[in-house]
Amino acid sequence: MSVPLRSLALSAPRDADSNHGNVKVFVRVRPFLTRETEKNTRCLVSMSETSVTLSPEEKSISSLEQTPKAGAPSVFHFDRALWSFDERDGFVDQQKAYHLVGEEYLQHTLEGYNTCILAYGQTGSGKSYTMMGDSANGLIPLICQHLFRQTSQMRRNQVSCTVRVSYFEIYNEQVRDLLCDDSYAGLRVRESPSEGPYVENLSEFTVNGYNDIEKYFAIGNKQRSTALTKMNNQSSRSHAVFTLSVKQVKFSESGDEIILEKNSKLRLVDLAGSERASATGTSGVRLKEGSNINKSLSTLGRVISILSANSTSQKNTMVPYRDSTLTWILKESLGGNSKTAMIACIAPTDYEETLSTLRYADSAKRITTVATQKISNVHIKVKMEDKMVLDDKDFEITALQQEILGLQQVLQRQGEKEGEETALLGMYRAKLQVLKRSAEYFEDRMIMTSFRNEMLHERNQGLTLQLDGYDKNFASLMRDVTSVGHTMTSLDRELGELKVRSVEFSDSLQRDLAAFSPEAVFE
Ligand SMILES: Nc1ncnc2c1ncn2[C@@H]1O[C@H](COP(=O)(O)OP(=O)(O)OP(=O)(O)O)[C@@H](O)[C@H]1O
Repeated sequence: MSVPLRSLALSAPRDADSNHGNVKVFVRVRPFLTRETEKNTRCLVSMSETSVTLSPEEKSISSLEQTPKAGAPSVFHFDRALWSFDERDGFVDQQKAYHLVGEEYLQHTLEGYNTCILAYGQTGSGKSYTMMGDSANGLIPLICQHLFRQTSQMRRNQVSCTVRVSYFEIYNEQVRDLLCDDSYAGLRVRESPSEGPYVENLSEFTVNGYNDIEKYFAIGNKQRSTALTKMNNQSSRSHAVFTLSVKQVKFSESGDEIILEKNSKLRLVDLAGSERASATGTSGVRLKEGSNINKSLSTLGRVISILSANSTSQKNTMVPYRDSTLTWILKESLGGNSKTAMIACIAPTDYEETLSTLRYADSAKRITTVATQKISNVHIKVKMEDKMVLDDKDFEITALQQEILGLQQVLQRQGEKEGEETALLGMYRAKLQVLKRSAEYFEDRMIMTSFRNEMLHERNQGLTLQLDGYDKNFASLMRDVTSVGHTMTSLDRELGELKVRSVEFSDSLQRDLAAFSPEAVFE
């Protein structure tokens, strides 16, 4: 099922049909946790490559015995089942999970498609383990590592790749920026006609390698709202969305023209776990969190089932995306311009929860989306910018960033003081947007110019090396010529000596002949 990574040269868009596809659904079952082993529980799940079978717990069979199919296992079919319960044949470890799920979506992102992978499941079923992992081995870190391996290959094809990251959570229906120290509670969600819903004023940072990303993981994961519940020692109490925005720019051979631009986003979503208050042992603040989590997940469930019904029966029922912040933000990923995968995580026990997750996933697999690549053929002449201009821009960016920070603080204070938008606030917001766009523009220009300079520098180095090679060849040719000259001189010398020796020899021969027959000499 793994999809080999294809060449990274920017390719032409594929035909429209290949962009029309179903949400791919994967199901992963985790191993027993200590508390489950201690209880001597039985594994209720079995899997083949594409099917999942769930058998009822023995104690629940008697309560189900009234129905004809009571006690019968339920069988579901998905794009791929990921067996991580124990290490028997077909065991899916973190690397294999990346290989089976992450690789394909990274490839689509690099082709210019918006993509999304979301992990769904009851609390403690392995969503965070699948997405983040326990030591940089989850899908998110592995996708980022592979992305940077590929960007360095792209440079050889004259492609400059800029990667930006953002990380936010939806906690109690509010959006919080996980990468902003004083993230002002409750960022607004807005909708643009071309891009769909987006989070306003969300910070986004350019990253130049995996090390940079690790720093942002550390900041974001520390800020994420987690708490201890009975089911999971570190339960995620929010939905977390990590986004990689990838911009690829292809330069002409000479490096003085941009000929193609591709923009895409890869969204990686770790949903909060569905839960029952009694099972998780929650009360007070945790209970409120739990009910908000369940509310947004049930809206997600409704959205999924309506989308699924619309896709299968050509219906056009209105989809209640705006009923929760989560579904509004995921609007494009679920029903729009995106190639989307869902990983339904299940525990090997807990029949009711697992059955409900499998039904959810079963419904998701019928949803279709239409993804389009965002590629523009452009012909932009790039001006060589000298070092001084670059330094100036660097300075400008720092100044803009400081101004943005200052304005954000003013906005936060204003918001706290008045609680509603004033004319001044509106003006600041507009200015902030303009400044952010300018900062991004300058940053883009900086990256492209320095990429082009590097490209020219590398080419220059190549030519210098070639020239050095020619010089060395020439020197060795000259040495050869000199040595041939020496050989010729010595051959000449030998020839002279031979001539002298042959004259001497012929003289002595004449003399010998004369001694033997004097008449012959005088003839
Ligand atoms: N495939 C797996 N292999 C080994 N351990 C796993 C696996 N999946 C999950 N676990 C372990 O199970 C526990 C719960 O997993 P995790 O925290 O990922 O659940 P979750 O679904 O994110 O829960 P929540 O919704 O409460 O945040 C963790 O201790 C994790 O290490």
